[in-house]
Amino acid sequence: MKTPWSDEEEAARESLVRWGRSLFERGLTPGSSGNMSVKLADGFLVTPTNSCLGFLDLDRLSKLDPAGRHVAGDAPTKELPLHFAFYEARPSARAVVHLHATYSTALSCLADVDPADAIPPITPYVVMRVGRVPVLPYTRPGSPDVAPLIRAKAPAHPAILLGNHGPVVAGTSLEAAVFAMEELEETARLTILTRGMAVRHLGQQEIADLEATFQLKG
Ligand SMILES: O=C(CO)COP(=O)(O)O
Ligand SMILES: [Zn+2]
Repeated sequence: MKTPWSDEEEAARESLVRWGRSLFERGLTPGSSGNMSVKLADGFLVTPTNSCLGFLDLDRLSKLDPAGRHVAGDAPTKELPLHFAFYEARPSARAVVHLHATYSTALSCLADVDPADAIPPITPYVVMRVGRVPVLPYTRPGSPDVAPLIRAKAPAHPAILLGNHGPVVAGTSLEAAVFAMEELEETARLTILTRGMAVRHLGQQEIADLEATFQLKG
């Protein structure tokens, strides 16, 4: 039977439900925390506010027009300013994912983390998928005050930590954003596990070689 949506929208709805369940079931964002969005040819699909990412209903996802006005489905996430700031700053972005993943959120709360570079280059994949990750000053969840902070950092950084809150990542597809988010969380976990140990970081030469071989796309 024909759905009321374009093929693109149908695929994006299925993808949001599938990735939401996967992220929730792996404990990457608890309760009703986190939100995701996908940019379509005729607007945006976003997760409804207060929804659990593990139990998204394909028919009830929030649909917004290209100007960000709510046109169908349940009321959208309160983090629209966060998502739209990423889309404005990164024209290549087709998806934005925000989670309360434990280890990256832990890093976002540490007073002695470098706000320009929270994730040390300890493995090649973090360099390839997320690059340097800045930490923003704390803003209230849902506050529009986050937008200028994101717009300032997002052109050069597809992954950002919201201070005392959690990670947000943009990608050229929902899958790419999720993969980058998973790499960020894994590396945050390794960073915290190895805190206080004598860790060998990748050197400038090794990082330059990765950057030259694998273009960071966002
Ligand atoms: O993580 C969240 C806020 O930062 C969840 O908010 P929403 O339920 O409105 O998406
Ligand atoms: Zn949040």
